[in-house]
Order: sequence, then structure tokens, then C-alpha cells
Amino acid sequence: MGIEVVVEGLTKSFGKQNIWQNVSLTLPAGEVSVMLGPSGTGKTVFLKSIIGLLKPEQGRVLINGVDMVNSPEREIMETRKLFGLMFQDGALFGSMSLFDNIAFPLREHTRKKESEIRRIVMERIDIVGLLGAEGKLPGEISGGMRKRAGLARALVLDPQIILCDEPDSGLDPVRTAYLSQLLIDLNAQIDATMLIVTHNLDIAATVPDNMGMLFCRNLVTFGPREVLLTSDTPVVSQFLAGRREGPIGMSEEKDAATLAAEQQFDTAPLLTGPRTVVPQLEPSPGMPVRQGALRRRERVMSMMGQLPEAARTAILNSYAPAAGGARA
Ligand SMILES: Nc1ncnc2c1ncn2[C@@H]1O[C@H](COP(=O)(O)OP(=O)(O)OP(=O)(O)O)[C@@H](O)[C@H]1O
Repeated sequence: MGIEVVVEGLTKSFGKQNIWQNVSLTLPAGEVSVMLGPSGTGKTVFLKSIIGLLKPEQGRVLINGVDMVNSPEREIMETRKLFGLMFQDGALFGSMSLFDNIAFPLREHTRKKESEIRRIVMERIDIVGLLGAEGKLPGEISGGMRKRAGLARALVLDPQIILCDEPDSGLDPVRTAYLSQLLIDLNAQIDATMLIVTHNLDIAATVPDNMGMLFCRNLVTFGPREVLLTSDTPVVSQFLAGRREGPIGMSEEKDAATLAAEQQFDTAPLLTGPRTVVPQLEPSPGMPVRQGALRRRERVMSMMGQLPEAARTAILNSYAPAAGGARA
């Protein structure tokens, strides 16, 4: 089972530029979470801070008792082995075949025999649907295949925490839909804790158990998906609706004068109003039951009293037998 990641009071700046401050959240063990946010709000910086590649100046990231910000580097390096990382561009070596790319972490970090490496690599290649392409070079395959190869490579060391940075970038809508299903199937198969950074609203609406959003140097919200999907906070509504009207401007936040001018034209009705919460993806037929979803149901039910009414209603609807909720 995946491992819980507890983020407490994290603040990160580069020189005088504060990226975000006092970010606290918990990625529940074995559940899938998504972090949304306009470009440049520090989502990638957040992923890199979780794994200890960047050092926030305040706060803690606790994984199995190790603080990825302040613990000794040896402990951080050891804990990093629990992670699988999938970067935006797949980050594959162009001169190596897919097989060798995917085998790379095993050859680098373990002393496994080549026969064992072959078995593991081919199993992961099968999981991401790339059987037959293992001999190709990254330049000979499509962007979607490169993403899946990046995901296979993230899986070879049996990660308990998987971080995906914009897994959809450069993919068409159909391939993005396949990728969404792959992420859910993967979670059902390995029960790892997953955090996905994306701008893609389809992934955001259908994949995660939990969602958060970074904006304007703050974590606007983080919690069960229904909370964000039904939120009437202007910045969340604007982002989910993909509108120009609202607090998010071209270079992140709008100035007060622009916002005031917009309000004269009363764009509020555009930004609020009830939204439907589309059902979350289920694992494909033949996949195991998603244990993270079972734990999540219990967890969310126990916190109902603290949630806004719209989120409570959406959660109860999603767990009603007619919505297929009896399975989860
Ligand atoms: N190593 C670094 N040194 C200095 N500034 C950095 C560094 N890494 C990131 N930044 C700055 O941090 C800010 C946030 O960058 P980040 O890549 O995390 O944003 P993002 O939300 O992932 O954006 P996008 O959605 O466009 O990928 C940017 O202003 C970026 O220039």
C-alpha cells in the first residue's frame, strides 16, 4: 500500500520571489490526488519539494517519519527510493531504446541480474500497453507513447508514491482519456499514493480522489474532489470554467482596477451557479478493486460534517447505488 505524505507549513522562495507560503495538506495513502493551478504558480516546485530536490525555507514534508526538507541527506536519499517520477516530456534518453530507458533505474540503483531486469521491464511495458515497442528509440514513437514509456520507467522500482508532472502535456483528447484510465488502472494494480500536476480539466474531473489548487502564492483548497468541483470560490470557478473573467489574469493575478471594471459588468453569474460533478473513473474490467477508493470512502464519510453542503450532496450522490457507488 502507498504511504501517506504529510506537508506542513511549507514555504518556498527563490531569492526575493516567494512561490507559495504555508502550504499544508495530506496526500492520503494509496489515493490519487491532483494539484491544479494556473501556469507559474509553483506546482512543479511543489513536486520537487516533496521529493527533496528543492529545499523550502520553512515547513516539513513527512514520509514514514523522514522529513524531506530537514532530515539528513542520507535519510532523504533512502526515502527517495519510494518514489516514481514521471516528468512532462517523459525525460527519456534519446540514444537508448525504450527497453534500456525503462531498465535504467534498475541497472543504476539495484544489483539485479539481467534476467530479472528483463522480467520487470517487460511487465511494466505490458502495464502501459507498449509491448512490441521496446526496441524503438524515443524519437521513433509518438508523444503519447513516450509518456507511457516515462510512466513505465517510473514504475520499475515498485514505487509507493508516484508524482506525475503534467502527464497530459502534448496529448490529444483521446490519448488523454486513455492516459486517465491508465492512471486509475495503475492505482488499482499497485495501490500507490499518487499526485498528478495538471491543467487538464478532464483529468482533474475524472481521475483524482482529492484535488487542490495553488494560486497567488497560496494553497486555495485541498480535499475530496467534490469540494473543489462544487466550489464557488471565484478563482476555482474561473479555472474550472476556463473563463477570462475572474481573478486569474494572463500573468497570474489581475490588478484591482481590472477586477473592479469586470465587476461593473457583473460577471458573477458567469462564475458561480451549480456545477455537475461527473463520475470518477472506475478501474477497467478485470482490474482489482481500487483499495484507495475503499479507504477514501470511509475517510470521506467520517469527515462529512466538516464539508460544504454542495460537496456533501455530490459525495452522497456518487456513493448512491444508482451511480455505481455500491462497488466502491
Ligand atoms: N530553480 C529555480 N530557480 C529560480 N526560480 C525558479 C526555479 N524553479 C522554478 N522557478 C520559478 O518558480 C515559479 C514557479 O514555477 P513552476 O515551474 O513550479 O510553475 P508551474 O505551476 O509548474 O507552471 P506550469 O504550469 O507553467 O508548468 C516560476 O516563476 C519559475 O520561474
